[in-house]
Amino acid sequence: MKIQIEQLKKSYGEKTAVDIAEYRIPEGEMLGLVGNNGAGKTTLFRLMLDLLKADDGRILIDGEDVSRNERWKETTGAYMDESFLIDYLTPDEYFQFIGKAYRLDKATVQERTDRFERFMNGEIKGQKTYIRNLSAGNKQKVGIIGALIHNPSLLILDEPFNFLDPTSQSALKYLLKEYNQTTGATILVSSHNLLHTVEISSRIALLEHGTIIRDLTNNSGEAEKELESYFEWKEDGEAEKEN
Ligand SMILES: Nc1ncnc2c1ncn2[C@@H]1O[C@H](COP(=O)(O)OP(=O)(O)OP(=O)(O)O)[C@@H](O)[C@H]1O
Repeated sequence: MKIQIEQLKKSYGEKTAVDIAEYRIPEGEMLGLVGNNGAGKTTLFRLMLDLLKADDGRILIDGEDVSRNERWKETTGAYMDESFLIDYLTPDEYFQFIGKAYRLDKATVQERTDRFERFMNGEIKGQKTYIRNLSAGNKQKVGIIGALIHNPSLLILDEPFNFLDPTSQSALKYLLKEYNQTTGATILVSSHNLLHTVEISSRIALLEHGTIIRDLTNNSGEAEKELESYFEWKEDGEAEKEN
């Protein structure tokens, strides 16, 4: 699905959180959204998902204003934070709950979640643990898998690498690249992890004070240098550790 941002503005009191005159994301793009704390990444995603009301302007998904119709919800998957989860369910119950919302039968949900076996590492499916008792990393995985159950053609993930161990971070990178390549889905990922962002994204948008100040093509890692200089990202990964 393609996304158009037009004259979008969102402030909290005097503080401008998002101010983007125009930005287009074509279908099939794998976009990494980077920026320092408070740059506006989460606010932008929340506006895209109609979780927040813009002060001005609009966001169109496949030509339709997200705040004015519901159609995009059928084909969009997202995981922002724990508020997307249902604490008193087990992961299997949660997956089935989401499956039902998209009219998928039990077997289909089983089959689709089986695809993520490596990512789940034997700690999620078939466990009788309630989501509230899972580790932060496993909660994150449940949310990401939940966002993918209905095979969305637009996937939005806020800081998906947070809380994940290095093996799971690698598994997630592989999973996202493969999903993008095999389905042609548009994927938007915000992250403080520049290494991962450079590795998976075909394009990287750099946000500062709510504005996209750089829009970088990154088909073969060419955005790395520019991001390095912006974040003073050191070759030995010093900046990486700070994040
Ligand atoms: N509910 C709120 N009330 C007041 N100010 C807010 C609120 N949510 C966000 N802000 C402000 O809006 C700006 C953008 O915040 P946002 O969370 O979108 O940034 P971010 O890039 O996601 O940051 P981080 O990398 O720290 O997650 C910040 O200055 C933040 O303090």
